[in-house]
Amino acid sequence: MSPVAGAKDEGVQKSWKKINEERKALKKQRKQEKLLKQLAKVQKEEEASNNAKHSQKSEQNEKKKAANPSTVSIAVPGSILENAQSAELRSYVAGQIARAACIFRVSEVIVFDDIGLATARETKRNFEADDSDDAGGEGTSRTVRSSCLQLARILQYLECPQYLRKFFFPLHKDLKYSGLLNPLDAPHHLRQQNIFRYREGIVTEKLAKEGHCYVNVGLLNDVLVNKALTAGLRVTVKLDQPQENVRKQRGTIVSPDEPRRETGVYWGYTVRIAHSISEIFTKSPYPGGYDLTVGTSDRGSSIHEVPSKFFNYNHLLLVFGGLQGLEAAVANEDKLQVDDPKLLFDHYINVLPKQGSRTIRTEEAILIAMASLQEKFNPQVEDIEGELIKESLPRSEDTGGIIPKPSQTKMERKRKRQEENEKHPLVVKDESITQDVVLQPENGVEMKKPKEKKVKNNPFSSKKEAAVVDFTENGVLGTSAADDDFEIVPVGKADKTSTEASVDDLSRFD
Ligand SMILES: C[S@@+](CC[C@H](N)C(=O)[O-])C[C@H]1O[C@@H](n2cnc3c(N)ncnc32)[C@H](O)[C@@H]1O
Repeated sequence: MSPVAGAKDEGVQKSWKKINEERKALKKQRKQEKLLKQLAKVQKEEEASNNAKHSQKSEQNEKKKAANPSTVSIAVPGSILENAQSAELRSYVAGQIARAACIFRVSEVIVFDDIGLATARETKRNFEADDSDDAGGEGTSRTVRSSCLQLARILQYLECPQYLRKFFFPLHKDLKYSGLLNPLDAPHHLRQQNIFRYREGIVTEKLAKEGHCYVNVGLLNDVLVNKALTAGLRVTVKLDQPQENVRKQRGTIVSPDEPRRETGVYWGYTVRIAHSISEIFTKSPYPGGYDLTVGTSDRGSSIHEVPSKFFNYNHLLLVFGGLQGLEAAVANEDKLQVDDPKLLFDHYINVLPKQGSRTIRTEEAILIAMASLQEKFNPQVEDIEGELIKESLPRSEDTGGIIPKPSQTKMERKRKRQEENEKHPLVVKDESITQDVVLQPENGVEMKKPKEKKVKNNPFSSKKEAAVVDFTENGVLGTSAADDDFEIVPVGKADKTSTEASVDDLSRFD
């Protein structure tokens, strides 16, 4: 039937041309639909492969995150304390080692005996009973050098957050001056008002529901954690709600490695004692031991010959010697077959080839070595960069005097000051005021004694010079009257004028 005839039948006339056009349009539409379908398929496939790549990447990231960052250990002989002139200086040297370890994010400090039992007997040096579990070993009959023990003890004391010290460090003669030492100001030494998701704590004796215990993490309230642990244990806790000052805080016990691994924040060092130089290597806490060892000496090869990023490591060990250097430590160790320390280490380095002093002390060498070796280090697993952490963790408040808490208002600060003055009224010497100013509150208002007409001293006049305690005599620095400007004395001494005090009473310079 012709289209014309068909059209006639239906009463509608359709030309072949029209029919062809319609067919073409239909074909085009189908083609377009097909293309759209194909496009959608390709897009879907691309999306799927992107997703797969993304999840692979995040899996890799997870894996990367899961690996602990590479570690640096330093070994220091305890005998360096024996060369200090007084008990205070002994403590100070130990404090310097602790600060160096903290500044350079050291993971482990090994205190080793570089003199040895035999040599010590000859020289009648001090040994003490070692209470640690892994103490002793063959032939050492559970004794440890007292200087090693003291160094280790002070290192541990300074590493421990302040709020936990009273639990872990009972009064001990070794720690007599440790309260005076410069604090480490380490990130894990958190104050009560600091907000951070990890905290160090001690398991308390407080009764908790089954399978749980309470941990004191230095907050107002103890934290309920998911494990029943023995009271007195030091633990690392991850808080469920670190942002809030919650009364019923909950948390999870985690590995002490986790805070650093997950946030990149330095979380302190561990301390162990090695009874000899060989125990530094044989008693490593890392399963495969140290994979890179570096000895330090002025007899070593120059650090300048070491290319940057040359030291590839996962667990790096840096060993420092005592007064006689590492040669003496090796000579004092019977178990070693070698007598040249160079042969003990992968590298033997002189960290300051053009030293000005004949000797660099061990505590100085640690700082020099750690600073100059930084650019030579190439850790296999770097610490992650925690941008936000910088904001959430406190900056130093231990140095540079008293910083008012941000939460304290001006009025609160004033009230606190008044309370302090009530307790300890102070006399502030002021050169410009002839009479002492007594800061004592009266009806809640700070009162000043009426000033007498001030007689301003001419700083260049000969009268003033009389008050100067010979400034340069014998080339030794004395003290000038100018020092009095900063003097704060108890009120009992207020009857003395500043000039009298500086001339007659030199006791305050003791
Ligand atoms: C008083 S020094 C020992 C004496 C000796 N001159 C020496 O370096 O072997 C104490 C320690 O400081 C470190 N030390 C001193 N000077 C150093 C230097 N120039 N390079 C690397 N380490 C040094 C070494 O670990 C050394 O054992």
